[in-house]
Amino acid sequence: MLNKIAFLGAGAMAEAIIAGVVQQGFIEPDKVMVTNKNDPEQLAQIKEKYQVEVNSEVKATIDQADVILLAMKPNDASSALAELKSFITKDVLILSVMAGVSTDYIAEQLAAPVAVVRVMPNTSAMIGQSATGLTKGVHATDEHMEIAKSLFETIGLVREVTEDEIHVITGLAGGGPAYFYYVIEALEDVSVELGLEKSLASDFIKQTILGAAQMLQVSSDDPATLRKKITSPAGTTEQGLLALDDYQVKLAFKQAIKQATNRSIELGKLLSE
Ligand SMILES: NC(=O)C1=CN([C@@H]2O[C@H](COP(=O)(O)OP(=O)(O)OC[C@H]3O[C@@H](n4cnc5c(N)ncnc54)[C@H](O)[C@@H]3O)[C@@H](O)[C@H]2O)C=CC1
Ligand SMILES: O=C(O)[C@@H]1CCC=N1
Repeated sequence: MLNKIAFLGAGAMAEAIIAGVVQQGFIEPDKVMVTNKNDPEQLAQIKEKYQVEVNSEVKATIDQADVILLAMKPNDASSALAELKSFITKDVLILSVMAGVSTDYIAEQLAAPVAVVRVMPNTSAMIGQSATGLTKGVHATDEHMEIAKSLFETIGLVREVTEDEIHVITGLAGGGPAYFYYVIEALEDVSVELGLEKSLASDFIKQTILGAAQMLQVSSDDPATLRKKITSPAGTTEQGLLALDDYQVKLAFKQAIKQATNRSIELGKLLSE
């Protein structure tokens, strides 16, 4: 049982994890303490929404914590770790959700053989539906991994991956919800253009994507087979798919994931320079 989880960072990702772990009952809210950088209003909002503890000081935030979760942007990593270094006094498990930032970099900055598990969740953690990759740093034990797994399993699917693979997980799933939201924005726009009320269109789009996702979960058919079952020869879907092919949408999505993955690798390299 965890004594306390300290969140350094109170932005979108931290909030999604806090909401998930508190609402799913993984930990009592009074065992969660959150800090950020110079944003008392953000802390007050988090406290009001989830009844967690907040503090403006890193030292007080991590006091007695057995898990510290780093949820600042990668370009704040260096200064955040420099500050944290002076306050870590006992064995603690560091979880980092920072894109691109390696477990070795974190341990090096803390100048200690500290247990680090790199994590790549996504904002669907908010409703217990994240898809989270975990990578074990050199000083982390199997027990540390179990703690990390049990935390993130309460907010979705978890898989252990290598530090190379987590860059791809970052491109694919960390930012993944954004790609689906982007597609949905386009579907909403065109539905309105074609004469539907936005709320009607939105209901149909959400149910269609939910139904497709659930079909993928329960059906033994692969995505291509499921697609073919919808596509009648000389029918309507065929026309839609022809347009997607004309616009090279598959290629565009492949390129999107490649670029996002490469950016994760690049963010890590920038820190090591
Ligand atoms: N937003 C997303 O969907 C996902 C984000 N991530 C990762 O999560 C991290 C945070 O991303 P967001 O929540 O989107 O960013 P954000 O900008 O919403 O939040 C960043 C937070 O870090 C705080 N912060 C900055 N420096 C700090 C310091 N030295 N000590 C304590 N707190 C500090 C800020 O005050 C803010 O509360 C990033 O590293 C990102 O790569 C990972 C997966 C998904
Ligand atoms: O865009 C980003 O850099 C972060 C990491 C994955 C999702 N958001």
